[in-house]
Amino acid sequence: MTGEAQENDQHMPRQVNIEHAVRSFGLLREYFAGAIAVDLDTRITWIDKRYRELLKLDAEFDPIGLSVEQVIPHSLLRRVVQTGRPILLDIMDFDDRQFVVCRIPLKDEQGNVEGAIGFVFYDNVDYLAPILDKFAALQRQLSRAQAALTRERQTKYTLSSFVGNSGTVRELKAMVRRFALRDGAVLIEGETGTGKELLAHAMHQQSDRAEGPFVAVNVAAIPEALLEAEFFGVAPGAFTGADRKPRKGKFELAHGGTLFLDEIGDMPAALQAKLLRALQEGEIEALGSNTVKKVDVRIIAATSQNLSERLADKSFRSDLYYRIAVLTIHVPPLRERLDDIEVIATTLLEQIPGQEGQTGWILAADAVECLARHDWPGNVRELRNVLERAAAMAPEDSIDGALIGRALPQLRGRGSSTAPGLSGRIAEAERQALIDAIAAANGSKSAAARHLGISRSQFYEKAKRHNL
Ligand SMILES: Nc1ncnc2c1ncn2[C@@H]1O[C@H](COP(=O)(O)OP(=O)(O)OP(=O)(O)O)[C@@H](O)[C@H]1O
Repeated sequence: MTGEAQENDQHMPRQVNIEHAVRSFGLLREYFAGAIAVDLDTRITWIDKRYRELLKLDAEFDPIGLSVEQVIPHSLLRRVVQTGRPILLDIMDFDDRQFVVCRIPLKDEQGNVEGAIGFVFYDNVDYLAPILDKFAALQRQLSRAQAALTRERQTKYTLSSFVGNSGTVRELKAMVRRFALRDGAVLIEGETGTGKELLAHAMHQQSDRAEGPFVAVNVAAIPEALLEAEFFGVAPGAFTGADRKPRKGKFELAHGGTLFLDEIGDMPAALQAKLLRALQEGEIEALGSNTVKKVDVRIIAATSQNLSERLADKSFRSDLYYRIAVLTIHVPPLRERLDDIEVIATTLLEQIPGQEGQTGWILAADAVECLARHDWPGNVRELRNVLERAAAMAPEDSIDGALIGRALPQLRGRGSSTAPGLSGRIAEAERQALIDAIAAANGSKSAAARHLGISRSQFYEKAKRHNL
C-alpha cells in the first residue's frame, strides 16, 4: 500500500465516525444552533451551515483543516480531545457575544479519542436564561472590579512629579533612573515626608516592571497581628470563625511588579525572618497553607529611621538589611535643598483649589523667604499642609510672608492675646508626648508606641496627624 493510500485508509473510519456522530445528534438539531467537529489534532473536519452563519464566516472562507482556535479563539475542544472528557455545559466568549456550548469527545470502538464535537445552543432557550443573566451580571461586576484594581495599582507618580532642579535633586533622579534598570532590591532612606514613596512609584514606572502592579504596604500602619496575613495571604479554611475567606497577600498581588515596603524598620522580628525567607527563596507560604508559591517581585523598601542603629541594637536583622539594601538611596530633607522650596511650593499650590473665579495662587517673594527660614521636620508633606492652611486663610489670591507666618505650626497663636482652647491644649500636649517618646526610643516608632501604651498603628496615625 502506498503511503497516501494508507493515510486515506486511516482517515476513512474517522470521517465516517464523525458523520455518524453528527447524524446521531440529528434528533437534537432543533435544540442547537450550530455544530462543529475536530480531529485528533484539533483541526476542523466539519462545521454545519448554521454555525458558519453564527460565526459570520464569509461564504468563500473554508475553515476545514484549520486549527479550531484560528476560527473560534476561546474554543476548548482541544482540552476535550486531550482529556477525553466532555464539557457538558459552558459559556464561551466569541467577539462580544456569549454562546452556551456543549463539547463531547468522539471515540472509536476501543474507546480511543479520535476527535471532538461541539454544539452551540440557542441563547433564547428559556431554562438557560437565568444562567446567562447571572453570568452577564457577574461579568459586568468583574470587569468593574478589575478596572478599579488596575487604576489603583497603576503608578500614580512619574519622576517628573518629584519637583526640584537643585544639583542634589538632579543627582537623586539620575540615581533613580539607573537603579530602575537594575532589578535588585532598593532601600530608600529619608525623613518622613521627603518623597520616598513618590520616588518608589517613579522607579517602578521607569523599570521593566512598569506594566506590572505596584503594591504598597505601610508596615508601621498595620497592626502587628495582621501583618503576616497582609504580606503572605490566607489559605482557604485557614481559620474557623469570622475570617474564613482565603485572601491573597501583598506579595502575590505584586507578582510581576514591585512591592513597596514603607517603614520597614518597624517590622517585627518574626516577620523579618519570614520576609528574609521569601526574598531568598523567591517563594511564599500563605497562612494556614502547607504549600509554597513562586513569586517574582522587586522589593523597594523605605525607612525614616536610622536602620544602622537598629542593626547595632539587634532589633533589625543584619541579613535582611543586606538583602534589601543592595542599592540604597538617601533622600535629603527639605531643609538641605532650600533652593528648590520655591518651585516645590509653587507646584503644590497649583494642586490647591482657589476661590471661585481665581486663576491661581501667587506666592510673594517674602513668603518664599519665610518658607526658607523654617526647618521642615515634616518635609514636603508639612509644606503642603502649611500651604493649604495659608490658602484657606488668604483673603485674595496672593500668599505673602505674613500669611505663611500664621500658617506655620510653631508660630500659630504666637503674639495672639487669646490662649488656645482646651482642644488645642490637648492636641499640643499629645504632640509633645509623641515627640518625647520618639526621642526616647531613638526614632523607633514601635518602641515609642510601647512607651506611650498605644498600638503601633494608633501611634502612626497620630504621628502623621501631627506631622511628625
Ligand atoms: N519633590 C517633591 N515634589 C513634589 N511633591 C513632593 C515631593 N516630595 C514629596 N512630595 C509630596 O509630599 C507628600 C509626601 O511624600 P511621600 O509620601 O512620598 O513621602 P515619604 O517620604 O514616603 O513619607 P513617609 O516616610 O511619611 O511615608 C506627597 O504628597 C508627595 O506627593
